[in-house]
Amino acid sequence: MKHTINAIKPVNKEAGKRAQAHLNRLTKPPGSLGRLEELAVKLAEIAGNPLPEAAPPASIVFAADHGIATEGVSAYPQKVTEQMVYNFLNGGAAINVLAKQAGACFKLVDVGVAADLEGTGLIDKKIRYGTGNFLKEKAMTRAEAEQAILIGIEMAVEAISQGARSLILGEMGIGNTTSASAILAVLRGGHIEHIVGHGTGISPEKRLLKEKVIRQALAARKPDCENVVDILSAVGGLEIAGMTGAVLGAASKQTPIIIDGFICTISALLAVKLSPSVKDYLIFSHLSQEPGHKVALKMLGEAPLLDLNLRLGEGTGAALAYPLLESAVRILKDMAVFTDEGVPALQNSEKTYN
Ligand SMILES: Cc1cc2ncn([C@H]3O[C@H](COP(=O)(O)O)[C@@H](O)[C@H]3O)c2cc1C
Ligand SMILES: O=C(O)c1cccnc1
Repeated sequence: MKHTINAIKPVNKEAGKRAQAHLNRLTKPPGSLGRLEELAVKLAEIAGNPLPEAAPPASIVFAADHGIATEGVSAYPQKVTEQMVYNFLNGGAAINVLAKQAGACFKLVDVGVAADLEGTGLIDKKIRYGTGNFLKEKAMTRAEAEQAILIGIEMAVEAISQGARSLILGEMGIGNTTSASAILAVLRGGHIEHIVGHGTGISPEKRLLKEKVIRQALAARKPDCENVVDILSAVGGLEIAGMTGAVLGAASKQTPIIIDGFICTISALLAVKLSPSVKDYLIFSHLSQEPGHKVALKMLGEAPLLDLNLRLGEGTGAALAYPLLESAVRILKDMAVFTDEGVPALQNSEKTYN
């Protein structure tokens, strides 16, 4: 992990400036493509190249179970994680549809599902059969948390070595909004009322129970808010740690990482805590309906690209935002430029300008 963190460099601001200068010469009023231009500059900074690439993307879903689910904090039973894994492997989940549309290769990594799984395409990296119920015991050992981070690094680096130029990150794990909310509560401190949401669609009464469970668990576990591995081992999730690792791995390879909703943003927050330079490699795709997401994004000082009232996870919001990265790249590469005389000229001699 230390080796990967040491390999994360600040992004290349000079390449971003060159991309911005190019954008200003394109046949449009400067700045008129708004956030798409910001995205183009960001991708140039990440790649260290004013003409960056975003294609092809890889979609990686980390799956794991949560002992805390037995406290009745989700609208669904733990078994659904396993059922969804088979759905992912069969190509029937929302992320399969959206990743396919984005032209992404899809990877499903079992870091801790509480069942023996088998199937074509399954990447078996199981560390344990779900976390411990963190109301009663630590979710996992520190060694297990570190191992999950290392697996995440390995998965991201492998996808990039196989040709991925951007990552679409996602997760599956019944109960993981409780774990993510607990992590956020530790990192942020203060009251937790505004960060605990309805997850898969629990009732107002269950949401109050979820809040109570988190409050009691934090009082019992007392994680060190400055220590990422300590937080993960106290109240974390194996898939949350896996995504933290994937963020670190991609940043170490100067590759943009598209962050999904609430859970994924919490993994990103942990990665930024481990290495602040990571933040400039992250692209926040959408605003989740989970209330903690707004809070986490504010802590990072980030505004997501889309707001579609999603509350699913799996990387669906990230896959939906991916085409914007490709648009930003194509604007940089394919638009015509004004000449010194102000007349549109051909940027590429094979093209005609109409
Ligand atoms: C069928 C189904 C598919 C999902 N895909 C993602 N999630 C999402 O919901 C879960 C988190 O919500 P909670 O903390 O309330 O359990 C995670 O698995 C997350 O990925 C799903 C949930 C369900 C039920
Ligand atoms: O935004 C998310 O990541 C999310 C929200 C609800 C349920 N699962 C995931």
